[in-house]
Amino acid sequence: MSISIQDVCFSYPNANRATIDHFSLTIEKGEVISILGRSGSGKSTMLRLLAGLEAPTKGSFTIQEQVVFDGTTFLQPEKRGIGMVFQDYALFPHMTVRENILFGLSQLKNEEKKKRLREVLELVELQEFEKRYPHQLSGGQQQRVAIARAIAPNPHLILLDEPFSNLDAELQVKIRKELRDILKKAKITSILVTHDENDAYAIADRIVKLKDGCIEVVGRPCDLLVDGQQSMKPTDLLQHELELQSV
Ligand SMILES: Nc1ncnc2c1ncn2[C@@H]1O[C@H](COP(=O)(O)OP(=O)(O)OP(=O)(O)O)[C@@H](O)[C@H]1O
Repeated sequence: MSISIQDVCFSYPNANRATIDHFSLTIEKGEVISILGRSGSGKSTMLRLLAGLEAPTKGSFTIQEQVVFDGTTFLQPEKRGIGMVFQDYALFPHMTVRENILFGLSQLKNEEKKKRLREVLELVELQEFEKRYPHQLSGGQQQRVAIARAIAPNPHLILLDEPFSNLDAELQVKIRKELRDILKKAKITSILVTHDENDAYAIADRIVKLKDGCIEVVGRPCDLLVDGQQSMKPTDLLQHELELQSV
């Protein structure tokens, strides 16, 4: 087991009910999890708790046996080995693609930095674009830079907050598959939050449905579909199943 989140609870000050209510989940190494829920269900709050931007009122979180938080420990965000991809990608506008990716690699020696830069640029297929600035890239390319930057330091986990919200509908469909391919090729454990069922079903190995801060159901896309809870086209599902089998 790679990641264990146990019985996490959290309330914002002045909230009249728990924002996150007894959230428990174990995640295998390399698994892609999608937290799916309506606006206000607590998705971003859960990511903030995992990233260390909020402190839980209860519960524990361990990554490969290392305690990230529990009743006595609270690791600071920069010590957690967690990468983040934000809704707006948060690229540094005055830095090129190359500089954006190198930003998180300051601990490495120069030769290692260059090697890792080449690897992640190849992974996201942006080798030709390393000298461009973010404003010279399409939305989808910017998203791939944000992913490359998050993956470059080899984090234990990456968190993606509504990574498609800035893309138009056509691009969104194309990028869903690309993103899944990138995450699977990098063998990186990922949690992606979204309010869009199609995103969740197309990308995730397992979906966690969140409602009012509580987990409603957890399951593989194919199992949840058997319950008739989603409207994905059978062709999409077949494609997804084939991809799952090939990794
Ligand atoms: N800083 C805050 N202080 C108080 N309440 C907050 C704060 N941030 C969020 N909330 C409340 O916590 C609940 C969960 O919010 P959260 O942003 O986690 O939901 P979400 O599922 O990510 O929503 P969305 O999809 O709209 O981003 C909501 O009721 C929200 O109003």
